[in-house]
Amino acid sequence: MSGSSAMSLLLPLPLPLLVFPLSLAVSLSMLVIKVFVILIKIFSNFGYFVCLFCSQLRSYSHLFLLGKYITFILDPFQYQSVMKSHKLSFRIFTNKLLRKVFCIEKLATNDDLNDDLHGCYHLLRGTSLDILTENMMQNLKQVFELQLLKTTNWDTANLLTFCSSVIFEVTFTTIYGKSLAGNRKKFITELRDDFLKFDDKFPYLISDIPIELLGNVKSIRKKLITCLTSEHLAKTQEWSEVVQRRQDILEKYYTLEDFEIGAHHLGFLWASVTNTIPTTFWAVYYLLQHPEAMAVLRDEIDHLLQSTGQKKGSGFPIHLTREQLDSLVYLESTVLEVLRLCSFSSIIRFVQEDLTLHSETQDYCLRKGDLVAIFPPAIHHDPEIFEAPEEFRFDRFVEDGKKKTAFFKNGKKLKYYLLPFGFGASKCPGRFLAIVEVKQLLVVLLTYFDLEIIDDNPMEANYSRLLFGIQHPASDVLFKYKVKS
Ligand code: HEM
Repeated sequence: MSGSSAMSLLLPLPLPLLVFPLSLAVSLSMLVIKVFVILIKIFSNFGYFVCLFCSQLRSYSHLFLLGKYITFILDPFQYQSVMKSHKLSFRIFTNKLLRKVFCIEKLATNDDLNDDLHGCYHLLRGTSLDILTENMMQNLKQVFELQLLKTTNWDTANLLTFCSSVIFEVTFTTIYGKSLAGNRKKFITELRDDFLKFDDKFPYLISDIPIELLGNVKSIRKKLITCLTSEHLAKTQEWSEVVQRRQDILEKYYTLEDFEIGAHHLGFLWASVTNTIPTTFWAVYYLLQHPEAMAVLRDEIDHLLQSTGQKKGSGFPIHLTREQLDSLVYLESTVLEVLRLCSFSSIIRFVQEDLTLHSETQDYCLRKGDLVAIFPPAIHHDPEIFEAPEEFRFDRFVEDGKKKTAFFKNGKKLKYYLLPFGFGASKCPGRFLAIVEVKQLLVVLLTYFDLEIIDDNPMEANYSRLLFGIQHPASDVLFKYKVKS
Protein backbone atom coordinates (compact mmCIF):
# COMPACT_ATOMS: atom_id res chain seq x y z
CA MET A 1 0.00 0.00 0.00
CA SER A 2 1.41 3.41 -0.86
CA GLY A 3 1.76 6.24 1.61
CA SER A 4 -1.05 8.20 0.02
CA SER A 5 -3.53 5.31 0.03
CA ALA A 6 -2.73 4.73 3.68
CA MET A 7 -3.52 8.36 4.26
CA SER A 8 -6.84 8.22 2.43
CA LEU A 9 -7.73 5.13 4.45
CA LEU A 10 -7.03 6.99 7.63
CA LEU A 11 -8.07 10.52 7.31
CA PRO A 12 -11.82 10.03 6.75
CA LEU A 13 -12.07 8.10 10.02
CA PRO A 14 -13.77 10.04 12.80
CA LEU A 15 -10.92 9.45 15.22
CA PRO A 16 -12.73 9.94 18.51
CA LEU A 17 -15.32 7.36 17.58
CA LEU A 18 -13.14 4.77 15.92
CA VAL A 19 -15.20 1.68 16.60
CA PHE A 20 -14.47 -1.96 15.82
CA PRO A 21 -17.73 -3.88 16.23
CA LEU A 22 -15.90 -7.18 16.14
CA SER A 23 -16.33 -8.84 19.48
CA LEU A 24 -19.50 -10.76 18.77
CA ALA A 25 -18.22 -14.26 19.33
CA VAL A 26 -15.58 -15.67 21.62
CA SER A 27 -13.00 -16.55 19.00
CA LEU A 28 -13.25 -13.07 17.56
CA SER A 29 -11.23 -11.73 20.49
CA MET A 30 -8.03 -12.88 18.83
CA LEU A 31 -9.22 -11.59 15.50
CA VAL A 32 -9.80 -8.19 17.06
CA ILE A 33 -6.26 -8.18 18.38
CA LYS A 34 -4.94 -9.12 14.95
CA VAL A 35 -6.96 -6.38 13.22
CA PHE A 36 -5.72 -3.92 15.80
CA VAL A 37 -2.14 -5.04 15.16
CA ILE A 38 -2.54 -4.73 11.43
CA LEU A 39 -3.85 -1.19 11.92
CA ILE A 40 -0.95 -0.35 14.18
CA LYS A 41 1.46 -1.75 11.61
CA ILE A 42 -0.15 0.28 8.85
CA PHE A 43 -0.13 3.40 10.99
CA SER A 44 3.41 2.99 12.20
CA ASN A 45 4.73 2.15 8.72
CA PHE A 46 3.40 5.43 7.47
CA GLY A 47 3.80 7.47 10.58
CA TYR A 48 0.09 7.55 11.41
CA PHE A 49 0.22 5.36 14.48
CA VAL A 50 0.83 8.52 16.36
CA CYS A 51 -1.92 10.26 14.44
CA LEU A 52 -4.48 7.84 15.85
CA PHE A 53 -3.32 7.82 19.41
CA CYS A 54 -1.67 11.15 19.99
CA SER A 55 -3.78 13.45 17.94
CA GLN A 56 -3.03 16.96 19.04
CA LEU A 57 -6.67 17.84 18.40
CA ARG A 58 -8.15 15.22 20.71
CA SER A 59 -7.57 14.30 24.28
CA TYR A 60 -9.42 10.99 24.13
CA SER A 61 -10.33 8.30 21.63
CA HIS A 62 -12.78 5.43 21.91
CA LEU A 63 -12.55 1.83 20.73
CA PHE A 64 -15.02 -1.02 20.94
CA LEU A 65 -12.78 -3.95 21.72
CA LEU A 66 -13.25 -7.36 23.33
CA GLY A 67 -16.91 -6.52 23.90
CA LYS A 68 -16.18 -3.32 25.85
CA TYR A 69 -16.00 0.35 25.04
CA ILE A 70 -12.52 1.54 25.92
CA THR A 71 -11.75 5.25 26.09
CA PHE A 72 -8.07 5.89 25.50
CA ILE A 73 -6.52 8.95 27.12
CA LEU A 74 -4.41 10.42 24.34
CA ASP A 75 -3.02 13.49 26.00
CA PRO A 76 -0.10 12.53 28.28
CA PHE A 77 -0.65 15.73 30.29
CA GLN A 78 -4.05 14.35 31.34
CA TYR A 79 -2.89 10.91 32.51
CA GLN A 80 -2.59 11.85 36.14
CA SER A 81 -5.79 13.84 36.53
CA VAL A 82 -7.93 11.16 34.89
CA MET A 83 -6.35 8.16 36.55
CA LYS A 84 -6.67 9.51 40.06
CA SER A 85 -10.48 9.63 39.83
CA HIS A 86 -12.02 7.53 42.59
CA LYS A 87 -14.69 6.47 40.08
CA LEU A 88 -12.10 4.29 38.31
CA SER A 89 -10.96 0.92 39.60
CA PHE A 90 -8.12 -1.30 38.45
CA ARG A 91 -9.14 -4.13 40.75
CA ILE A 92 -12.38 -5.03 39.00
CA PHE A 93 -10.51 -5.56 35.74
CA THR A 94 -7.52 -7.31 37.35
CA ASN A 95 -9.66 -9.62 39.49
CA LYS A 96 -11.42 -10.94 36.40
CA LEU A 97 -8.07 -11.63 34.81
CA LEU A 98 -6.72 -13.34 37.93
CA ARG A 99 -9.74 -15.61 38.08
CA LYS A 100 -9.63 -16.50 34.41
CA VAL A 101 -5.91 -17.04 34.03
CA PHE A 102 -4.71 -18.25 37.45
CA CYS A 103 -7.89 -19.53 39.21
CA ILE A 104 -7.53 -16.93 41.98
CA GLU A 105 -11.05 -16.34 43.34
CA LYS A 106 -10.75 -14.84 46.80
CA LEU A 107 -9.12 -11.53 45.86
CA ALA A 108 -12.38 -10.38 44.26
CA THR A 109 -14.28 -10.64 47.53
CA ASN A 110 -11.70 -10.07 50.22
CA ASP A 111 -10.27 -6.54 50.40
CA ASP A 112 -8.10 -7.31 53.42
CA LEU A 113 -6.32 -10.11 51.57
CA ASN A 114 -5.73 -7.74 48.66
CA ASP A 115 -4.40 -4.98 50.94
CA ASP A 116 -2.13 -7.37 52.83
CA LEU A 117 -0.64 -8.78 49.63
CA HIS A 118 -0.05 -5.29 48.24
CA GLY A 119 1.45 -4.32 51.58
CA CYS A 120 4.40 -6.64 51.07
CA TYR A 121 5.54 -5.17 47.77
CA HIS A 122 7.96 -2.94 49.71
CA LEU A 123 10.01 -6.14 50.02
CA LEU A 124 10.95 -5.61 46.37
CA ARG A 125 12.62 -2.28 47.18
CA GLY A 126 15.32 -0.82 49.45
CA THR A 127 17.47 -3.20 51.48
CA SER A 128 15.30 -6.17 50.47
CA LEU A 129 16.11 -5.35 46.85
CA ASP A 130 19.82 -5.25 47.70
CA ILE A 131 19.57 -8.78 49.08
CA LEU A 132 17.64 -9.94 46.00
CA THR A 133 20.25 -8.30 43.75
CA GLU A 134 23.07 -10.07 45.57
CA ASN A 135 21.33 -13.46 45.45
CA MET A 136 20.41 -12.99 41.83
CA MET A 137 24.07 -12.44 40.89
CA GLN A 138 25.05 -15.63 42.74
CA ASN A 139 22.32 -17.57 40.94
CA LEU A 140 23.37 -16.16 37.59
CA LYS A 141 26.89 -17.25 38.38
CA GLN A 142 25.71 -20.81 39.04
CA VAL A 143 23.72 -20.93 35.82
CA PHE A 144 26.78 -19.87 33.81
CA GLU A 145 29.37 -21.88 35.72
CA LEU A 146 29.37 -24.80 33.30
CA GLN A 147 29.55 -22.59 30.23
CA LEU A 148 32.45 -20.65 31.70
CA LEU A 149 34.49 -23.82 32.01
CA LYS A 150 34.33 -24.41 28.25
CA THR A 151 37.01 -22.03 27.17
CA THR A 152 37.48 -22.49 23.46
CA ASN A 153 34.41 -23.61 21.54
CA TRP A 154 31.59 -21.55 20.15
CA ASP A 155 28.16 -22.67 21.36
CA THR A 156 25.12 -22.04 19.18
CA ALA A 157 21.70 -21.35 20.65
CA ASN A 158 18.32 -19.83 19.91
CA LEU A 159 18.26 -16.48 21.67
CA LEU A 160 14.69 -16.54 23.03
CA THR A 161 15.12 -20.11 24.28
CA PHE A 162 18.44 -19.13 25.86
CA CYS A 163 16.97 -16.06 27.61
CA SER A 164 13.87 -17.99 28.75
CA SER A 165 16.03 -20.69 30.26
CA VAL A 166 18.44 -18.35 32.08
CA ILE A 167 15.81 -15.86 33.29
CA PHE A 168 13.38 -18.53 34.48
CA GLU A 169 16.02 -20.37 36.50
CA VAL A 170 17.64 -17.26 37.95
CA THR A 171 14.32 -15.62 38.86
CA PHE A 172 12.76 -18.75 40.33
CA THR A 173 15.78 -19.55 42.49
CA THR A 174 16.14 -15.94 43.61
CA ILE A 175 12.50 -15.56 44.58
CA TYR A 176 11.34 -19.07 45.49
CA GLY A 177 14.70 -20.57 46.48
CA LYS A 178 16.35 -23.83 45.57
CA SER A 179 14.66 -27.19 45.37
CA LEU A 180 15.73 -29.71 47.96
CA ALA A 181 14.92 -32.51 45.49
CA GLY A 182 17.85 -34.73 44.55
CA ASN A 183 17.93 -33.60 40.93
CA ARG A 184 17.59 -29.80 41.02
CA LYS A 185 18.28 -29.33 37.34
CA LYS A 186 15.50 -31.78 36.41
CA PHE A 187 13.06 -30.02 38.76
CA ILE A 188 13.75 -26.56 37.35
CA THR A 189 13.77 -27.77 33.73
CA GLU A 190 10.37 -29.47 34.06
CA LEU A 191 8.88 -26.49 35.87
CA ARG A 192 10.25 -24.10 33.24
CA ASP A 193 8.97 -26.16 30.31
CA ASP A 194 5.47 -26.34 31.83
CA PHE A 195 5.55 -22.64 32.68
CA LEU A 196 6.54 -21.68 29.13
CA LYS A 197 3.74 -23.83 27.66
CA PHE A 198 1.28 -22.12 30.01
CA ASP A 199 2.64 -18.65 29.25
CA ASP A 200 2.48 -19.34 25.54
CA LYS A 201 -1.29 -19.67 25.85
CA PHE A 202 -1.65 -16.47 27.89
CA PRO A 203 -3.11 -14.39 25.01
CA TYR A 204 -5.84 -17.06 24.64
CA LEU A 205 -6.41 -17.48 28.37
CA ILE A 206 -7.39 -13.83 28.70
CA SER A 207 -9.84 -14.10 25.82
CA ASP A 208 -13.27 -15.67 26.19
CA ILE A 209 -12.19 -18.89 24.52
CA PRO A 210 -13.09 -21.78 26.87
CA ILE A 211 -9.91 -23.24 28.33
CA GLU A 212 -11.05 -26.71 27.26
CA LEU A 213 -10.45 -25.63 23.64
CA LEU A 214 -6.84 -24.67 24.36
CA GLY A 215 -5.20 -28.08 24.24
CA ASN A 216 -3.71 -29.34 27.48
CA VAL A 217 -3.16 -25.93 29.10
CA LYS A 218 -5.74 -26.66 31.80
CA SER A 219 -3.84 -29.71 33.02
CA ILE A 220 -0.50 -27.87 32.74
CA ARG A 221 -1.90 -25.05 34.87
CA LYS A 222 -3.11 -27.56 37.46
CA LYS A 223 0.34 -29.18 37.52
CA LEU A 224 2.05 -25.80 37.98
CA ILE A 225 -0.32 -24.73 40.75
CA THR A 226 0.15 -28.07 42.52
CA CYS A 227 3.90 -27.59 42.33
CA LEU A 228 3.53 -24.23 44.10
CA THR A 229 1.14 -25.30 46.88
CA SER A 230 2.37 -25.01 50.47
CA GLU A 231 3.22 -28.72 50.62
CA HIS A 232 5.44 -28.60 47.55
CA LEU A 233 6.96 -25.19 48.18
CA ALA A 234 8.11 -26.50 51.55
CA LYS A 235 10.58 -28.54 49.50
CA THR A 236 12.46 -25.43 48.41
CA GLN A 237 14.80 -23.53 50.69
CA GLU A 238 16.07 -19.94 50.87
CA TRP A 239 12.78 -18.23 49.97
CA SER A 240 13.07 -14.51 49.44
CA GLU A 241 11.56 -12.21 52.06
CA VAL A 242 8.71 -11.30 49.73
CA VAL A 243 7.70 -14.93 49.18
CA GLN A 244 7.98 -15.74 52.89
CA ARG A 245 5.75 -12.76 53.70
CA ARG A 246 3.24 -13.66 50.98
CA GLN A 247 3.06 -17.25 52.24
CA ASP A 248 2.44 -16.02 55.82
CA ILE A 249 -0.39 -13.80 54.56
CA LEU A 250 -1.90 -16.57 52.46
CA GLU A 251 -1.86 -18.93 55.43
CA LYS A 252 -3.85 -16.33 57.34
CA TYR A 253 -6.66 -16.33 54.76
CA TYR A 254 -6.61 -19.95 53.55
CA THR A 255 -6.08 -23.34 55.11
CA LEU A 256 -2.49 -24.50 54.65
CA GLU A 257 -3.50 -27.14 52.12
CA ASP A 258 -5.70 -24.85 50.02
CA PHE A 259 -4.95 -25.22 46.29
CA GLU A 260 -5.53 -21.49 45.77
CA ILE A 261 -2.31 -20.69 47.66
CA GLY A 262 -0.49 -22.34 44.73
CA ALA A 263 -2.57 -20.22 42.32
CA HIS A 264 -1.36 -17.02 44.04
CA HIS A 265 2.23 -18.19 43.74
CA LEU A 266 1.75 -19.01 40.07
CA GLY A 267 0.41 -15.49 39.50
CA PHE A 268 3.44 -13.94 41.22
CA LEU A 269 5.91 -16.22 39.45
CA TRP A 270 4.26 -15.41 36.13
CA ALA A 271 4.49 -11.65 36.79
CA SER A 272 8.15 -11.99 37.73
CA VAL A 273 9.29 -13.69 34.50
CA THR A 274 6.80 -13.17 31.71
CA ASN A 275 8.02 -9.70 30.73
CA THR A 276 11.63 -10.05 31.82
CA ILE A 277 12.22 -12.89 29.34
CA PRO A 278 11.31 -10.95 26.16
CA THR A 279 13.00 -7.80 27.54
CA THR A 280 16.33 -9.63 27.81
CA PHE A 281 15.75 -11.19 24.40
CA TRP A 282 15.31 -7.78 22.75
CA ALA A 283 18.19 -6.24 24.71
CA VAL A 284 20.67 -8.90 23.55
CA TYR A 285 19.17 -8.94 20.06
CA TYR A 286 19.52 -5.18 19.56
CA LEU A 287 23.08 -5.21 20.90
CA LEU A 288 23.99 -8.03 18.53
CA GLN A 289 22.55 -5.96 15.69
CA HIS A 290 24.40 -2.85 16.86
CA PRO A 291 28.08 -3.68 17.50
CA GLU A 292 28.85 0.01 18.06
CA ALA A 293 26.45 0.02 21.03
CA MET A 294 27.93 -3.22 22.35
CA ALA A 295 31.42 -1.70 22.20
CA VAL A 296 30.34 1.37 24.22
CA LEU A 297 28.67 -0.81 26.87
CA ARG A 298 31.71 -3.10 27.14
CA ASP A 299 33.88 -0.05 27.58
CA GLU A 300 31.61 1.40 30.25
CA ILE A 301 31.55 -1.88 32.19
CA ASP A 302 35.34 -2.36 31.88
CA HIS A 303 35.88 1.15 33.15
CA LEU A 304 33.73 0.48 36.22
CA LEU A 305 35.51 -2.83 36.89
CA GLN A 306 38.89 -1.11 36.70
CA SER A 307 37.83 1.80 38.90
CA THR A 308 36.56 -0.65 41.54
CA GLY A 309 39.77 -2.70 41.35
CA GLN A 310 38.12 -5.80 39.86
CA LYS A 311 39.74 -8.13 37.36
CA LYS A 312 37.61 -10.18 34.98
CA GLY A 313 39.78 -13.30 35.49
CA SER A 314 38.45 -16.85 35.47
CA GLY A 315 35.88 -18.14 37.96
CA PHE A 316 33.43 -15.28 37.75
CA PRO A 317 34.94 -12.99 40.38
CA ILE A 318 33.16 -9.76 39.43
CA HIS A 319 30.71 -8.24 41.83
CA LEU A 320 28.58 -5.18 41.18
CA THR A 321 26.21 -3.61 43.67
CA ARG A 322 22.89 -2.07 42.66
CA GLU A 323 24.38 1.44 42.93
CA GLN A 324 27.27 0.43 40.69
CA LEU A 325 24.88 -1.08 38.13
CA ASP A 326 22.82 2.11 38.25
CA SER A 327 25.90 4.23 37.59
CA LEU A 328 26.29 2.62 34.15
CA VAL A 329 24.34 5.24 32.19
CA TYR A 330 24.69 3.64 28.75
CA LEU A 331 23.59 0.28 30.12
CA GLU A 332 20.57 1.90 31.77
CA SER A 333 19.75 3.79 28.59
CA THR A 334 19.93 0.58 26.55
CA VAL A 335 17.45 -1.16 28.86
CA LEU A 336 15.09 1.84 28.78
CA GLU A 337 15.32 2.01 25.01
CA VAL A 338 14.41 -1.67 24.73
CA LEU A 339 11.41 -1.12 27.03
CA ARG A 340 10.38 1.92 24.98
CA LEU A 341 10.45 -0.04 21.74
CA CYS A 342 8.97 -3.34 22.88
CA SER A 343 6.47 -2.61 25.64
CA PHE A 344 2.88 -2.74 24.45
CA SER A 345 1.18 -2.87 27.86
CA SER A 346 -1.86 -0.80 28.53
CA ILE A 347 -3.10 0.62 31.78
CA ILE A 348 -6.77 -0.21 32.10
CA ARG A 349 -9.34 1.01 34.61
CA PHE A 350 -12.99 0.03 35.07
CA VAL A 351 -15.53 2.87 35.26
CA GLN A 352 -17.44 2.29 38.52
CA GLU A 353 -19.81 5.28 38.18
CA ASP A 354 -20.79 7.50 35.26
CA LEU A 355 -17.97 9.97 34.78
CA THR A 356 -17.28 13.08 32.69
CA LEU A 357 -13.78 13.69 31.33
CA HIS A 358 -12.95 17.28 30.48
CA SER A 359 -10.66 18.53 27.76
CA GLU A 360 -9.94 21.95 26.29
CA THR A 361 -12.24 21.27 23.33
CA GLN A 362 -14.97 18.98 24.61
CA ASP A 363 -16.37 16.99 27.54
CA TYR A 364 -16.60 13.19 27.27
CA CYS A 365 -19.16 11.17 29.22
CA LEU A 366 -18.17 7.67 30.24
CA ARG A 367 -20.74 5.11 31.24
CA LYS A 368 -20.52 2.93 34.32
CA GLY A 369 -19.18 -0.46 33.18
CA ASP A 370 -16.95 0.87 30.36
CA LEU A 371 -13.17 0.94 30.48
CA VAL A 372 -10.61 3.76 30.41
CA ALA A 373 -7.06 3.12 29.24
CA ILE A 374 -3.65 4.63 28.73
CA PHE A 375 -1.75 3.02 25.87
CA PRO A 376 1.93 3.95 26.49
CA PRO A 377 3.17 2.96 23.00
CA ALA A 378 1.34 6.08 21.85
CA ILE A 379 3.93 8.21 23.64
CA HIS A 380 6.80 5.71 23.20
CA HIS A 381 6.41 5.92 19.41
CA ASP A 382 5.52 9.60 19.09
CA PRO A 383 8.13 11.27 16.82
CA GLU A 384 7.53 14.59 18.54
CA ILE A 385 8.77 13.06 21.81
CA PHE A 386 11.33 10.56 20.49
CA GLU A 387 13.09 11.37 17.23
CA ALA A 388 12.97 8.47 14.73
CA PRO A 389 10.91 6.42 17.20
CA GLU A 390 11.19 3.12 15.29
CA GLU A 391 15.00 3.16 15.54
CA PHE A 392 16.97 1.53 18.34
CA ARG A 393 19.24 4.24 19.75
CA PHE A 394 21.08 2.84 22.75
CA ASP A 395 22.07 6.31 23.99
CA ARG A 396 18.64 7.93 23.67
CA PHE A 397 18.37 8.28 27.45
CA VAL A 398 21.83 9.78 28.00
CA GLU A 399 22.59 13.50 27.96
CA ASP A 400 25.88 15.10 28.97
CA GLY A 401 27.03 11.81 30.50
CA LYS A 402 23.94 11.59 32.73
CA LYS A 403 20.52 9.98 32.51
CA LYS A 404 18.29 12.05 30.23
CA THR A 405 14.88 12.77 31.71
CA ALA A 406 13.71 15.81 29.71
CA PHE A 407 11.35 14.91 26.88
CA PHE A 408 8.83 17.33 25.40
CA LYS A 409 5.41 17.38 23.73
CA ASN A 410 3.80 20.56 22.39
CA GLY A 411 6.80 22.40 23.83
CA LYS A 412 5.97 21.27 27.37
CA LYS A 413 8.15 18.96 29.45
CA LEU A 414 6.55 15.57 30.00
CA LYS A 415 6.32 14.04 33.43
CA TYR A 416 5.44 10.65 31.90
CA TYR A 417 7.40 9.72 28.78
CA LEU A 418 8.18 6.06 29.48
CA LEU A 419 5.56 3.77 31.02
CA PRO A 420 6.49 0.11 30.50
CA PHE A 421 5.64 -0.70 34.11
CA GLY A 422 2.15 0.74 34.34
CA PHE A 423 0.92 3.74 36.22
CA GLY A 424 -0.46 4.80 39.58
CA ALA A 425 -1.98 2.29 41.96
CA SER A 426 -1.24 -0.74 39.80
CA LYS A 427 2.34 0.17 38.86
CA CYS A 428 4.62 -2.87 38.70
CA PRO A 429 6.19 -3.46 42.14
CA GLY A 430 8.94 -5.62 40.59
CA ARG A 431 10.24 -2.92 38.23
CA PHE A 432 13.50 -2.30 40.11
CA LEU A 433 14.31 -5.99 40.30
CA ALA A 434 13.44 -6.46 36.63
CA ILE A 435 15.86 -3.74 35.57
CA VAL A 436 18.61 -5.10 37.84
CA GLU A 437 18.13 -8.58 36.37
CA VAL A 438 18.35 -7.46 32.75
CA LYS A 439 21.43 -5.37 33.56
CA GLN A 440 23.14 -8.23 35.40
CA LEU A 441 22.61 -10.62 32.52
CA LEU A 442 23.96 -8.07 30.03
CA VAL A 443 27.00 -7.39 32.22
CA VAL A 444 27.79 -11.12 32.43
CA LEU A 445 27.31 -11.73 28.72
CA LEU A 446 29.31 -8.68 27.65
CA THR A 447 32.11 -9.23 30.16
CA TYR A 448 32.68 -12.95 29.77
CA PHE A 449 31.55 -13.84 26.27
CA ASP A 450 32.10 -13.06 22.63
CA LEU A 451 28.70 -12.96 21.01
CA GLU A 452 27.65 -13.07 17.38
CA ILE A 453 24.32 -13.23 15.66
CA ILE A 454 23.84 -15.93 13.03
CA ASP A 455 20.41 -15.03 11.56
CA ASP A 456 20.73 -11.32 11.07
CA ASN A 457 17.48 -10.64 9.18
CA PRO A 458 15.45 -7.88 10.83
CA MET A 459 13.16 -9.38 13.45
CA GLU A 460 9.60 -8.25 14.07
CA ALA A 461 7.47 -8.63 17.18
CA ASN A 462 4.49 -10.99 16.96
CA TYR A 463 2.13 -8.66 18.90
CA SER A 464 0.07 -11.53 20.36
CA ARG A 465 0.36 -9.84 23.79
CA LEU A 466 -0.72 -6.46 22.59
CA LEU A 467 -2.11 -4.46 25.55
CA PHE A 468 -0.52 -7.00 27.92
CA GLY A 469 3.22 -6.54 28.12
CA ILE A 470 6.49 -6.87 26.27
CA GLN A 471 5.98 -8.41 22.85
CA HIS A 472 7.68 -11.65 21.90
CA PRO A 473 9.64 -11.91 18.64
CA ALA A 474 7.86 -13.40 15.63
CA SER A 475 10.42 -16.23 15.62
CA ASP A 476 13.55 -17.25 17.47
CA VAL A 477 17.02 -16.11 16.34
CA LEU A 478 20.20 -18.17 16.18
CA PHE A 479 23.30 -16.72 17.80
CA LYS A 480 26.65 -18.03 18.99
CA TYR A 481 28.69 -17.35 22.08
CA LYS A 482 32.13 -18.28 23.37
CA VAL A 483 34.00 -17.55 26.56
CA LYS A 484 36.41 -14.67 25.93
CA SER A 485 40.02 -15.71 25.73
C1 HEM B 1 10.69 -6.08 32.29
C2 HEM B 1 10.02 -6.68 33.23
C3 HEM B 1 8.66 -6.26 33.73
C4 HEM B 1 7.70 -5.48 33.14
C5 HEM B 1 7.78 -4.77 31.78
C6 HEM B 1 6.57 -5.43 34.03
C7 HEM B 1 5.40 -4.73 33.78
C8 HEM B 1 4.29 -4.77 34.59
C9 HEM B 1 3.05 -4.12 34.29
C10 HEM B 1 2.78 -3.29 33.03
C11 HEM B 1 2.20 -4.40 35.30
C12 HEM B 1 0.74 -4.01 35.40
C13 HEM B 1 0.57 -2.58 35.79
C14 HEM B 1 -0.86 -2.14 35.62
O1 HEM B 1 -1.78 -2.95 35.60
O2 HEM B 1 -1.03 -0.94 35.53
C15 HEM B 1 2.90 -5.22 36.25
C16 HEM B 1 2.34 -5.71 37.41
C17 HEM B 1 3.01 -6.51 38.30
N1 HEM B 1 4.34 -6.89 38.24
FE1 HEM B 1 5.62 -6.43 36.76
N2 HEM B 1 6.86 -6.18 35.15
C18 HEM B 1 8.12 -6.69 35.01
C19 HEM B 1 8.81 -7.48 35.92
C20 HEM B 1 8.33 -7.84 37.16
C21 HEM B 1 9.08 -8.56 38.16
C22 HEM B 1 10.54 -8.99 38.04
C23 HEM B 1 8.23 -8.78 39.22
C24 HEM B 1 8.45 -9.46 40.55
C25 HEM B 1 9.52 -9.80 41.09
C26 HEM B 1 6.95 -8.19 38.86
C27 HEM B 1 5.84 -8.21 39.68
C28 HEM B 1 4.62 -7.65 39.34
C29 HEM B 1 3.42 -7.80 40.15
C30 HEM B 1 3.32 -8.58 41.46
C31 HEM B 1 2.41 -7.08 39.50
C32 HEM B 1 0.96 -6.93 39.96
C33 HEM B 1 0.84 -5.72 40.84
C34 HEM B 1 -0.49 -5.62 41.52
O3 HEM B 1 -0.84 -6.53 42.28
O4 HEM B 1 -1.18 -4.62 41.31
N3 HEM B 1 7.06 -7.62 37.63
N4 HEM B 1 4.17 -5.43 35.80
